[in-house]
Amino acid sequence: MEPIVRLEGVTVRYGDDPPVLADFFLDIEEGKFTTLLGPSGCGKTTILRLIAGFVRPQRGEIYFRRQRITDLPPNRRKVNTVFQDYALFPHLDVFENVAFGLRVRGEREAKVRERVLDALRFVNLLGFERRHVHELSGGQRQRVAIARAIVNEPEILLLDEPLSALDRKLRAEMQYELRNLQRKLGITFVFVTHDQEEALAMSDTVVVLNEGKIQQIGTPKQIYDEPANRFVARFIGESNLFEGVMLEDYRVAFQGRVFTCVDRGFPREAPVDVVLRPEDLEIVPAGEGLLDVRIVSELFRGVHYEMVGIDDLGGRWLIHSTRRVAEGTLVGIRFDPDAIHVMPRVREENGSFSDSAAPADGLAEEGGTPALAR
Ligand SMILES: Nc1ncnc2c1ncn2[C@@H]1O[C@H](COP(=O)(O)OP(=O)(O)OP(=O)(O)O)[C@@H](O)[C@H]1O
Repeated sequence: MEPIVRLEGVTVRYGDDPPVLADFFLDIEEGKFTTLLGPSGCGKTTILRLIAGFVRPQRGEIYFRRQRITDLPPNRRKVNTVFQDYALFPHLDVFENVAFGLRVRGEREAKVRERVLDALRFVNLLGFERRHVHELSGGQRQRVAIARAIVNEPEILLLDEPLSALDRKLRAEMQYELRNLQRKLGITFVFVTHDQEEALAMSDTVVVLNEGKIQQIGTPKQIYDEPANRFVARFIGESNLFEGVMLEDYRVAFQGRVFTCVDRGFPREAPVDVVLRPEDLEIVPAGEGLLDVRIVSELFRGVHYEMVGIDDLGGRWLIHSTRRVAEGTLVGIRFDPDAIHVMPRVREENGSFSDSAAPADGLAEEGGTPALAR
């Protein structure tokens, strides 16, 4: 399908710093909820600014439905942005905040009224027209900001961490509402977050970024189930990450054992990274699983117990189970071949198999034992 926006070979640098984006390509699909996900500073906001027209690339082109818009000023693009701090006008009431853009454009009063009320209906704020911004809750302000953006009928709505100021419960509610709103409106949303759960919950497509480079593009399920590399595996959800060797098709060695997997097509003896999700590990009596671990910690998480087991080589295994196992117990672990996800290990330019692409909050490897991403 034809993308609504295309960034083609774009380079952006601020001042004399190294480029934030270098020869960067990205297509945004029309009518979809696309999320840019990555750690702080990876360039997410810069991509939004490029689409909105607040930043001009030093090289490369931007297209809107095949039309070149690289030099088009922001007010001539069919794009609106909802900012993190909402940027509402404190001295105006809800109605006037939403009406602002229409008034600037000199729309007739009757039309302003109709469009504002439509937008407020969309975000469930009818009846709040005369409230002032300081009389609203965080979630209501958020909705005003969205109403103000959609009242201009943009073809693309850009949302820069719009939920980050909300508490956990409200945030979850707004995630649900935003998702529904996008479906109702059918316009293209480009959403920025560094919260992986949020990205997985809301998006049609997730673009995982690190240091200005796309690590993976896919549906939330693809990103979660089949991370393209170590960075994505660590950044998305909790996982067990081991270094291994692909012996031959369907046979991978890690933690001193050989396991049957469903992966093939790797060169013989290829160094790989292996991911196992904690919820795919089943606890069985010691000696009856694929390997034994000793449970060293357990934490009740509401729906499951989160336990850490240590294997005979010192490898740490994060396990989610509805069954509680006391600390100190030796248990077996079992998992299906398709729970093993094998990824090629990427060789860094300096020749080492580096871990530098790990997110800032990833755990460091401890004394050569396999890393445990949390
Ligand atoms: N106006 C600017 N002047 C100089 N450097 C900038 C400017 N805007 C962004 N940067 C730098 O560019 C890099 C990418 O910033 P950007 O805001 O795109 O990242 P981000 O992924 O959105 O991060 P965050 O999640 O922290 O907002 C950062 O190193 C940032 O410090």
